[in-house]
Amino acid sequence: MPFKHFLFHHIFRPIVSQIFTHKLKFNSFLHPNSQRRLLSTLAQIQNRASFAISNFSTFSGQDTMGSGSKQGKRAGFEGENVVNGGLRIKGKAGKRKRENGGEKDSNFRSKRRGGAQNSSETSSGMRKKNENDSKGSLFNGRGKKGRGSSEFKRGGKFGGRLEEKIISNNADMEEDEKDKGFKSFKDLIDDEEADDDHEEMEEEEGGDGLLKNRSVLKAPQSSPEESASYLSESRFDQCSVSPLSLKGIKDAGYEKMTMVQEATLPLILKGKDVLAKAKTGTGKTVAFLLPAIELVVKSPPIARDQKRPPILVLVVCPTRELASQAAAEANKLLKYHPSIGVQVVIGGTRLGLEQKRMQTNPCQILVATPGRLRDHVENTAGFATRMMGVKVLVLDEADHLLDMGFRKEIEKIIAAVPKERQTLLFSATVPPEVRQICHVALKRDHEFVNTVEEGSEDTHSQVSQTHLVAPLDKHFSLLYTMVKQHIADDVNYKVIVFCTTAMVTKLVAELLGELKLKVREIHSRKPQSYRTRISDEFRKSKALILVTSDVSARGVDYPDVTLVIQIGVPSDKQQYIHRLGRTGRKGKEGQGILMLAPWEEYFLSNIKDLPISKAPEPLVDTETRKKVERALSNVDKKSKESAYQAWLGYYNSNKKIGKDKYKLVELVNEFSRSMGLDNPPAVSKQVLGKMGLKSIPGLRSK
Ligand SMILES: Nc1ncnc2c1ncn2[C@@H]1O[C@H](COP(=O)(O)OP(=O)(O)OP(=O)(O)O)[C@@H](O)[C@H]1O
Repeated sequence: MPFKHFLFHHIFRPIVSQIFTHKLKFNSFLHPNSQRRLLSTLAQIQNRASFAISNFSTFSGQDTMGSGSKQGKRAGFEGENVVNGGLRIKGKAGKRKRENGGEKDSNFRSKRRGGAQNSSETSSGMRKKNENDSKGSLFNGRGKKGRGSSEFKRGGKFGGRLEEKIISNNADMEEDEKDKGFKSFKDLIDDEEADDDHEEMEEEEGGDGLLKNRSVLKAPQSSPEESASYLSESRFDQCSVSPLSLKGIKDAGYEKMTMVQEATLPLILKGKDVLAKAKTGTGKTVAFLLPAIELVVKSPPIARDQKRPPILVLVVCPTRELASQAAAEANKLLKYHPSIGVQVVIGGTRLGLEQKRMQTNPCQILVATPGRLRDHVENTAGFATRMMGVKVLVLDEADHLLDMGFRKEIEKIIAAVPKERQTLLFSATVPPEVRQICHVALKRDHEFVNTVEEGSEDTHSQVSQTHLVAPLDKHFSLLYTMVKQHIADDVNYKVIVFCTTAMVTKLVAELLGELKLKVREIHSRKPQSYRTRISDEFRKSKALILVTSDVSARGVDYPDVTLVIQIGVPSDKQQYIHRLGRTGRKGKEGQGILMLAPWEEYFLSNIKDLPISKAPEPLVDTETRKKVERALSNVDKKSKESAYQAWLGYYNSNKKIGKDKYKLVELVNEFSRSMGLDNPPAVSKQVLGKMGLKSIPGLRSK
């Protein structure tokens, strides 16, 4: 083995991977900015290390780089195609300093544009023109040369397509799937402790190779007056989709494509790998399902005597609700394709039942949550063989699936499907650290489609966002007052209240129930059958409140939600955006309120680029306060004890709040008093030990 191979395999790579794996431990000594820089640098080093290694033919492990990995010199991003609503640049993109979502992108753009087209007026004018051009070229093959910087290529299956060189425009999740290895401990405290607040990383100026030499494609854009609309002007029947799929689409009530569907469909039909970012509730599910179905339509039918028919399309979703929903959407589109089957495999149901179902009813499309999928790969006879037939792999909520929580599962899944496949990554949020590791799943020449318009935030402008900072002991009565006020204002109210953990969710639901509000709860401690039932009920209902943990944060499509309240600090900015995205779907209006305690106020700086303003504190009269106190006294003591422990676990794992354990204990005891408990509940020694809180005064152990 040449010396440089030895150096990479046995010295450099193990060291980097060890550092990366244990980053959280030594990170805690550093200032947050340094932490971010360190993580970013490590990610870059690791990308380079693995890429450099993959360039050597001796690397035979999990080469997830795809077929192009041997050609490039940098990790995964050179030559990436970006589709979005920006302006063009040729050559190297060079340096940028990451601050946050939209801000940094516009900074970056104006830097690179060199003043040629800096004003938003210019860009919207440009967008309007491009919209017309793109429509022509996309569907009629009438692409024109754009003004100044636009550069169009024509051709492609889809009747000619606009291509433009432009600049990038650039949980507590369902823990029943996440971190399986830590399940036993997590069970002790709460299934849904968010283990990380994934803070935004900062991209260092230059050197990362991320933004250099991008070939960038222009997405069709809406005109300014249309910008609030999620729909494009293009109809499904204008594109090369099979007549039977079109019938299904029509029956589902879809006529025009949404912006993200219009932008991604031609690329996916052409066989490109795509990373797509589009705001919440704008039809991403159909955007990946429809072309995936078309691929199945074009594949040879399953022979009746085929023992292990291949799975052709694999969709991976982070939560059970989302997987079930995606499968339901697939079934709608498959209405006139009786020979194409879709099945869903999710945690919380009996593995044996799923195995049987798959045997008797083999499907070409499988929708799964990561943990259960791995179970099948490892324990279901013939399943691994079937996975080797996968032609399209979809990672829905890709940023979350690729972050540290699910990363291992996803790597295993990727290793179980063929390297020669098409991969699609969709999400409403694509933070830079996730883009840095996209090469884990995508080919190097993938297209980045960004339908979030230049200068616009990742949230919807038609959703009003406010924050309220108030002492913990006021939170319950404030929540009640706000909800009551909202109900009085809107008879068709549909409210979602997000809480930090499953057990806090349970407590809040019980409290609102005691206060005679119409309330339902969903969290990971509820059986799956219950979760499905409540989810279906809430989808169809009006005049109902859903109190939930982050199992409902991403992707779940409840129509007409009028208000989203988030109590307590969300695990990160992305989670805030996804939770808020349960309202304002399909261009509708909505309202979001984030309620924090004073010591959680720091989080507002993470979302400072979003249009969130300070809410006036609602007046809580004495009668209301007393009513809430009485209701609290009726809430089961056990629920309070569980909420106390879960709350402690959640904030203990928060990098900022959990750093000072003495302060943390003061805060959890404040929470205890806010629930009306005279004495803080005792927590088992084992749990306290695992949380590293054994000797902290103020905690009672049992
Ligand atoms: N072309 C279309 N026309 C009208 N409605 C559509 C169209 N495509 C999808 N929808 C509907 O839009 C709603 C939102 O779609 P979907 O849940 O896929 O959004 P999303 O972008 O994935 O949201 P999230 O980011 O929250 O996951 C769904 O009710 C879906 O049925």
